[in-house]
Amino acid sequence: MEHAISMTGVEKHYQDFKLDNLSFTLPAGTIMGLIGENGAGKSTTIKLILDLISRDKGEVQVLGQPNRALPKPLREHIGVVLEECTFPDTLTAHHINKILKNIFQTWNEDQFHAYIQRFQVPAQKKVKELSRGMKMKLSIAAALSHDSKLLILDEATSGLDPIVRDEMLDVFLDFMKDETHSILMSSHILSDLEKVSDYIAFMHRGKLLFCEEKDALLDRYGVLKCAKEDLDRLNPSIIKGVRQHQFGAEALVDRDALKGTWTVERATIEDIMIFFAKENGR
Ligand SMILES: Nc1ncnc2c1ncn2[C@@H]1O[C@H](COP(=O)(O)OP(=O)(O)OP(=O)(O)O)[C@@H](O)[C@H]1O
Repeated sequence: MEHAISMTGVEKHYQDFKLDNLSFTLPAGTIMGLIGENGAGKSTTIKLILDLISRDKGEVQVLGQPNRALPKPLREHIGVVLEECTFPDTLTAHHINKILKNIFQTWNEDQFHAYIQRFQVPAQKKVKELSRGMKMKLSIAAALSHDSKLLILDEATSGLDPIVRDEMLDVFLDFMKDETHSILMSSHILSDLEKVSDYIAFMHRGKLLFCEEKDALLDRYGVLKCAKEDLDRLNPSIIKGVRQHQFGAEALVDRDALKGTWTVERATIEDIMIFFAKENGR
């Protein structure tokens, strides 16, 4: 299996939103960070991949099979964590273990308990008695305990404090030591995605603006700080976005195409996202 996920020409229409001709692939063995502003279409994309909502057009393959016809054994290899904890309020981690043991052939009870302990989730407390972060950790523990080969995480770390988030990133990187494993994760915490992702897919107003290797993006783009009038001396085709302020301007530029002696600073994924969003009509 070459691709963990492949979307081709996918469309989804809501009354005032259109996910437009979405095509990308997540190569097996890699992590893709899905970024974009509120309402850009990230969760819609994830729901379409999981076939939780119907698409209007296009094809979706997951783990090498059409997503609508995934056999149950293959479904078991997909671990999902959505923004909201989906476990019923009255269950404890012990109950959840018993239930999931009957649902997943691949359920690994010892692994689940080990994660619960490692993540310090109180196993006797009911879901409704857990903090938001604890609920997320419970969901992540479950997603990692049924021999998942593909993890799909929608804002799964947003409720976690920086220390726990860092620990979770390590858990995800551990998961990736098996080179058949893959992760698609959406997050607004772009520094996290910058740390772990191999690819960045940027959605903007229902369109995919780019889906590229993270290192290539970081190599290609830089932030040029200059006077406003300096911008006129640059070839417009190398400027990917501009921010003007009281004392001058900042431009996201294509480093290789920039001629002359300009000082260009490293761009973060957050810089790249903000400049691209402004340029494409924020
Ligand atoms: N069931 C629905 N019915 C109508 N519109 C919907 C529905 N679900 C989502 N939308 C719309 O689709 C658009 C994209 O929403 P989506 O949840 O995919 O965005 P997102 O990128 O995940 O945003 P956020 O970062 O805020 O979570 C929004 O305009 C939203 O209002």
